[in-house]
Amino acid sequence: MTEAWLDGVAGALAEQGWLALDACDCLSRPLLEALREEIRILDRTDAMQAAGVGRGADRIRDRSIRRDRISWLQGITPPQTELFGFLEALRTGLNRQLFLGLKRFESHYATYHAGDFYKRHLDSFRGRASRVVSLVLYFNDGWRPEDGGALRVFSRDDDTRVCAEVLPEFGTLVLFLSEEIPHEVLPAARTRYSLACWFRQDEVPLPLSP
Ligand SMILES: O=C(O)CCC(=O)C(=O)O
Ligand SMILES: [Fe+2]
Repeated sequence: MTEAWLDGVAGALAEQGWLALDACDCLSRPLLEALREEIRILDRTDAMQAAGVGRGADRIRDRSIRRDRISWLQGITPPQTELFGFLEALRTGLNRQLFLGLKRFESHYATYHAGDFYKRHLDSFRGRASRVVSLVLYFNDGWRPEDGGALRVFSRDDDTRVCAEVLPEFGTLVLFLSEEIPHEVLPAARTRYSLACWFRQDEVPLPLSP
């Protein structure tokens, strides 16, 4: 990860609150392929659990809001160790560039099967200083617009204005400010694999709900 690359990422986050980029600029293709292999294997086992909505005791599995299945990364397997090295460098780099005081990160794989979606939401409530920067990485070859499942990004100033629809194509990486950018996952028409990560300002034990 070069300082010039970090500069670009930090600049876009500060100016527009989000950006999409090619992960091959910062992660190797063999690493991306190894992570994809992990999620494919997890998806064939009971490891992927229905995701919840809300925090703590209010947490519920509301299938009208989100339908994906998730599995938290522990950072222990070789590909996860390498990925965590990158995420840690990104955490300290963003702190250097933007003075965000990010203390740690949490990360999970997510699978959306055909028909699954995640309605418009923020990843963190403003002022909670929990999740500050969100990252999503996609693992799907040959994704076409008619496959659905795009990440719809809304304006930070007007949550009815759509800024972009990002296709979850293999190697696409999205970063955005968790407290500011509303977003949703449109219904997928085929299996959609991704990895999400949140950089947090608090130091409570992880993984946690938002
Ligand atoms: O997979 C995506 O594109 C975004 C997922 C998301 O918004 C979330 O897990 O909070
Ligand atoms: Fe989200």
